[in-house]
Amino acid sequence: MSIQLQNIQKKFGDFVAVDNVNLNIGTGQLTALLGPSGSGKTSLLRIIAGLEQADSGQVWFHGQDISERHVSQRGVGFVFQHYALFKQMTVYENVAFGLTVKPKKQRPAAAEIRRKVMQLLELVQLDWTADRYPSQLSGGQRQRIALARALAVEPKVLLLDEPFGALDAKVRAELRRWLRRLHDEIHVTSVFVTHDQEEALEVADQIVVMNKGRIEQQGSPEQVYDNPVNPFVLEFLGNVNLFHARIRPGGVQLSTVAAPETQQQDTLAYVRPHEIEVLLQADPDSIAAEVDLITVVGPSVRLDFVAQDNQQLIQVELAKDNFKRLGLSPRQQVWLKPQQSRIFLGEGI
Ligand SMILES: Nc1ncnc2c1ncn2[C@@H]1O[C@H](COP(=O)(O)OP(=O)(O)OP(=O)(O)O)[C@@H](O)[C@H]1O
Repeated sequence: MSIQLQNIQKKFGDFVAVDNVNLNIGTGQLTALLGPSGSGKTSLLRIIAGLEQADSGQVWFHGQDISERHVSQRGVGFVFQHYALFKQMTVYENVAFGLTVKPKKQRPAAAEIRRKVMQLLELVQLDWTADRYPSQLSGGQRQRIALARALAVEPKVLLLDEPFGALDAKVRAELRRWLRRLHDEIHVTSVFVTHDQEEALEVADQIVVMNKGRIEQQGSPEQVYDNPVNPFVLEFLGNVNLFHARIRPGGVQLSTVAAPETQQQDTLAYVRPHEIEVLLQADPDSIAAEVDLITVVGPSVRLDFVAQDNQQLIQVELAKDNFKRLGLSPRQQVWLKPQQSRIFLGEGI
């Protein structure tokens, strides 16, 4: 089931929450709506679901305009951040719920319901919890059951709003990988809302970066990360250092201080922490800096440097091997050499 959004506009009072959004989501894709708080992700998801009505524009499912169709007629399944399971029902009963409340004519036979629920519980690897109550499960397990419950009615579209938002970092990371594997098995067209760029980069086939109700960029994780179309996308997808860049014949010279010449020659250059080489000796195009803080994060090392000329903070990320080879210690003098940078023309300073 593909999804097309055409010129979707949604206001709350005078506030424009979704601003003329056009979006195509291919059949079987796992799409992340990524953006800061208040950027309109949830509003857009709710419009796709039919929980919210757009002021103007259309929602198409597989070439059919379903804008006027009620949520119950759209064939969507939901998982929310706090999608409370029914406390008084067992896990089995929770997952079976959507099937047991179907009108008699459409309701599968009891044996078929049982087969299906157990199959779903196996899919989310929690078949052993069938007779438990939600209070006897961990938060991560509850979200997996919520997903099994959403899938039980065979939705054509699965919508997830920060499904792992309330869980701790480790469980979150596990569930992300698990969701990716699950999606590879069932291929249901899915849209999930997140403000966590790592989550979007790791899980999604397609990322839609939103800002102030608009789409800034849409593309594969590689496309949006490697070729951001503007500074907003670049900065939202991970840490970045800003330098003054002077474009001159044969290349770009980066510096922490503005060029003394005319303003037009100076522009901003963006460099990610892993794109900076640390040198122990001066080099013509390097920036003198001092080690300020060293933080070892598993296999990589995050370093804060302070530029010698204007005390600007520069963040660098090194593989641990490289860090050890350099033998860096606090207050040591080094030279930083950006290996690549991005310049968005018109971003003059
Ligand atoms: N029912 C409503 N009434 C008034 N304003 C609303 C309503 N729903 C959303 N908004 C406003 O619309 C904007 C977009 O909200 P939305 O929930 O879509 O953003 P979001 O990107 O999902 O944010 P978050 O990550 O914080 O959930 C926000 O400024 C919000 O305050």
